[in-house]
Amino acid sequence: MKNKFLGTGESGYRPLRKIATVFSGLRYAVLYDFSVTYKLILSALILPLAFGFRGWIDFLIVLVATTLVVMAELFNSAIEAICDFIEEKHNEKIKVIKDIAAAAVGVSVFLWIIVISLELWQLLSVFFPIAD
Ligand SMILES: Nc1ncnc2c1ncn2[C@@H]1O[C@H](COP(=O)(O)OP(=O)(O)OP(=O)(O)O)[C@@H](O)[C@H]1O
Repeated sequence: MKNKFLGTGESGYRPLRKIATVFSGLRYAVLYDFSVTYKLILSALILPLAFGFRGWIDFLIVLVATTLVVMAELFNSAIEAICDFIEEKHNEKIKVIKDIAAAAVGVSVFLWIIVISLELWQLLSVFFPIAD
């Protein structure tokens, strides 16, 4: 798409190309970043169960927490890649930039772990009810 400020790129709006770009980025993240892969797998196991039990609120909470954590992981991977591209050697400024990006992941992972743990606990208590 044409950059209005820089005057670079091609003019026109191509939605199909945009969708292909999204899937290309996701493919890289899922194939090369295990921290994205395992979170998606775990959430993908819980989401159909929540949907099946008609737990719409649970479904939405898991979906939101997973989306947040995956978004943070994707931004973090992109920032790490830019940092490694511009500076291969140890650099204190790069350290600060990477640590901030990693902190964003940490915060979202914290929320995701709480949500996933509570949902798993709830699902397990349905399948294996504790006798009174
Ligand atoms: N060039 C560098 N200069 C200084 N510190 C760095 C540099 N590269 C990495 N670090 C430090 O190492 C930490 C981990 O960075 P790295 O790029 O190895 O991420 P990672 O461990 O692969 O993370 P992820 O699992 O999210 O991909 C950074 O948060 C930063 O503190």
